[in-house]
Amino acid sequence: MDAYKSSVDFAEATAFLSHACYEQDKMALRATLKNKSILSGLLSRLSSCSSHGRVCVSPVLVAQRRNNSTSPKLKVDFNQSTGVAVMHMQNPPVNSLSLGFLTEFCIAVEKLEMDKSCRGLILTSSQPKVFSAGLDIMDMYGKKLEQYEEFWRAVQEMWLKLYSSNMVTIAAINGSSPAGGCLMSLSCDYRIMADNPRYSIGFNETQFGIVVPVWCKEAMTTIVGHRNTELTLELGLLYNPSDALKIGLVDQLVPEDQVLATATKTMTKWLAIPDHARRITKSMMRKPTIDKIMSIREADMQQYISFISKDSTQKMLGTYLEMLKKKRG
Ligand SMILES: CCC/C=C/C(=O)SCCNC(=O)CCNC(=O)[C@H](O)C(C)(C)COP(=O)([O-])OP(=O)([O-])OC[C@H]1O[C@@H](n2cnc3c(N)ncnc32)[C@H](O)[C@@H]1OP(=O)([O-])[O-]
Repeated sequence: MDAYKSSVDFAEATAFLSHACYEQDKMALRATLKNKSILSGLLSRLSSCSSHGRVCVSPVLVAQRRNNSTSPKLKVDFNQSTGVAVMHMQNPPVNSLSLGFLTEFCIAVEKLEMDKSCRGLILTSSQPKVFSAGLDIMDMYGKKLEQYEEFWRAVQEMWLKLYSSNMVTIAAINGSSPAGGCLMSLSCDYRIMADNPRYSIGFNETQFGIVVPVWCKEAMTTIVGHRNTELTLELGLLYNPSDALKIGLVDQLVPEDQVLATATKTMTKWLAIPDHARRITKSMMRKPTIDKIMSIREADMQQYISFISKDSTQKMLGTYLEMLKKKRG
């Protein structure tokens, strides 16, 4: 009975979040595009094209920060016969989680969530060597307060959407996945990483002077325990795949060319479990964390804005950005 009630509550919370997110996504889209003449009819461009039983969901086209391109930042292949969607992140060069990307991501997950025939989601990257470089630092640097707010709301939404999803979610981590990239992976039910020692995963934020939000700490603690979380977050640690496996940050390592195939095989196993039982159990495990986060959501927002807009934080971010650019040149 308790488990059932918890599932119902979870579903309600998810529906609430979905609705709230959708409304905010639309607002965010409008804000992002307010100076563009392409807003009209944009939401209806969540179009689907179908061939051979596969449906390719083409998410909203959003103006890009870097090159102002309107290319979609996600490609979603939904196989109706298996009920599994594969979401390829394609936000070059490093799949950074920009406002545009996050908006598109939330809408795409929302759309899959609402489709009852979609039971599983595999998240992976189309970019070579990188799963995701984490939050787009350009969206945290030199912006106005309202832009920080809009960005952070999108970050919160991304996490809530993924963490509270009713679908089975598997991260097929085919490249480095620092910071926000690691958070995305941790929000999934299962993590499979390419066994390539050049790749890293973890939370390096303190290394360049920023702090992860409390909900990130909470989610990580439930997966790798208090001590590993403490060490990782305080020292800003990034792990190679085998060390990540040792502390439980990922569940499985496979050769690089088998990441997606293994994710697909693993998904079949998860989908063999009756949906209702799995969902109730997922709810039992995750709802307390979600409830906690929902109750402090606005405080978390204020904390972020006040922290990120500090001169000292901005200075450190500026230095870090310079360092990233120099590394390339
Ligand atoms: C919610 C929890 C809190 C989370 C906080 C965060 O996520 S904070 C985020 C913490 N994340 C990190 O600290 C990760 C930092 N990034 C990396 O460590 C590496 O980029 C890499 C290992 C992901 C890929 O290595 P690689 O050798 O394949 O690529 P490369 O290094 O040559 O970069 C190519 C271009 O991308 C640029 N760029 C890169 N990342 C970001 C970004 N996040 N944003 C914006 N831009 C970024 C880079 O400047 C360069 O630009 P350029 O010169 O072309 O104009």
